Amino acid sequence: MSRLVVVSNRLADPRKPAAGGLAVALGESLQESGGLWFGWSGNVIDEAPTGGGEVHTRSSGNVTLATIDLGRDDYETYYEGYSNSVLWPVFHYRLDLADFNTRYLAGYRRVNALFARQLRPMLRDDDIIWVHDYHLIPLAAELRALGCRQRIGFFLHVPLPPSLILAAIPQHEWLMRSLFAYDLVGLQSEADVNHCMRYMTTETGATLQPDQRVSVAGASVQIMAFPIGIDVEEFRQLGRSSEAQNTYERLRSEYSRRQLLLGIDRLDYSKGIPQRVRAFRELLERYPDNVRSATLLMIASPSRDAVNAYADLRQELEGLCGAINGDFGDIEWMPVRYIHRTVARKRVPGLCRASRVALVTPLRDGMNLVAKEYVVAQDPDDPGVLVLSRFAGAAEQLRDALLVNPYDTQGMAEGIQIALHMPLEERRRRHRALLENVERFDIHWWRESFLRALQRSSQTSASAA
Ligand SMILES: O=P(O)(O)OC[C@H]1O[C@H](O[C@H]2O[C@H](CO)[C@@H](O)[C@H](O)[C@H]2O)[C@H](O)[C@@H](O)[C@@H]1O
Ligand SMILES: O=c1ccn([C@@H]2O[C@H](COP(=O)(O)OP(=O)(O)O)[C@@H](O)[C@H]2O)c(=O)[nH]1
Repeated sequence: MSRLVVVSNRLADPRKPAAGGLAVALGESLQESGGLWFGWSGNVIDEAPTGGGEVHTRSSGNVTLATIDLGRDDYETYYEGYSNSVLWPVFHYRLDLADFNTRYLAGYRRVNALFARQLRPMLRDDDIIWVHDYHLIPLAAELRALGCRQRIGFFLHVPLPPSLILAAIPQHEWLMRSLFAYDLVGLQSEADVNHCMRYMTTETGATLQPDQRVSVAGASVQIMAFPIGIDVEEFRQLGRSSEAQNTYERLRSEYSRRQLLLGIDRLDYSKGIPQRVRAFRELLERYPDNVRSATLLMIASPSRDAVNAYADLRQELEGLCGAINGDFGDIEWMPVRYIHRTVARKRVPGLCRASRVALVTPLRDGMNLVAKEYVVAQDPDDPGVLVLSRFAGAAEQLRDALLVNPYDTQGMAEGIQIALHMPLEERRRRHRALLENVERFDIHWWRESFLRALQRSSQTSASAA
């Protein structure tokens, strides 16, 4: 049987809980099959050896973790720079926040070439290689240049915007053409697939082939949607842990006479956090029955804080939360509890179960796993309500959530009010439908359907050659 080799920028010990959707999802799916996980160690060193340092390997159960450190300049140009100040904002439709500094591209190319050079000697001929996310788009092209002939698939965890937004990236053609070095490209939603197909045909001159394949100049790639899911069983087990139970019981007794609304995100401008606070303020103004009754618990875990846009967001949010608490709060009640810290994953199920409403309201999101976790954590006899942005990838699947437009402050306040007063029967009906979807399209489905398609895809391209 072929070995699975996963490559991603961020990597975590699969046996330990991690924050951040990609690390959680890959840890869970690798644990199932075993294999090799290659990526950045998370360490930044001031003096990087020329040509890259050593690869550190260690085992975690049936998974070998292989990591490399990044030099300070590479970290700043490849990770903070091209990945998080060019690709992240553009892929989340935020051209206003993109910084097209030419130094960044050089770092991005250098680190992708370094990943390929360091990974190459560890590969076996019949490995299946699965590359993840925007940090590593040109990795397959680099591996092919070193002679790798293995099957290579790519999964993009973030949204893929329409062609005219992508085309704002000065090197968009180079970047997108490098996807032809993969056998299969997986995206989170059908909307992303449509954008990608359209880009390929209009900007690279590729032609559409059967089976969602595009080809240009003798190269071809299949592009399909594989919405990522969660490990439902693992999350349920986490919910049975004493930490989850304690969190739940403490919050339930503290909020026995009040309604708790919950948000859990990385502190990222794509997550629509200030828009959510404004909508909550609007709720208190328009529907005063919520004053002294509703509390918004907002967990915003620190993320990429050296990138300017993230530091600005933090300031804006602190201002907004301070103002709403100052204007509406009293000695016994504060409308917003804002926590700028990462909450241990084992506490997430309890937080979700104790909350009457979850506010998952990103301006754009590849998927959003918190939405799916919230559904699984609910008591089916008395479930809470998921208020979900129509711009989260998850909205394509979770049609029975209460869908809102996060740019519409009044509309969102109305949505929250409806959620807070939703009759039990409707809550149960919506929850049943949501749970069915989350259980069916779980992490195992995601992994198996991607890898099955990759297997078939490489056979199709080999027979076409
Ligand atoms: O690694 P960081 O820079 O600290 O950021 C954390 C991760 O954020 C992004 O997660 C995405 O993947 C999730 C799982 O597919 C998805 O639900 C979510 O919508 C995405 O935003 C990023 O894509 C990862 O590479 C980062 O590791
Ligand atoms: O303080 C926090 C914040 C987030 N998470 C977890 O991190 C993941 C976030 O994934 P999501 O897809 O929602 O967003 P991302 O951060 O990957 O963009 C989810 O499993 C959350 O439960 C966590 O454990 N603690």
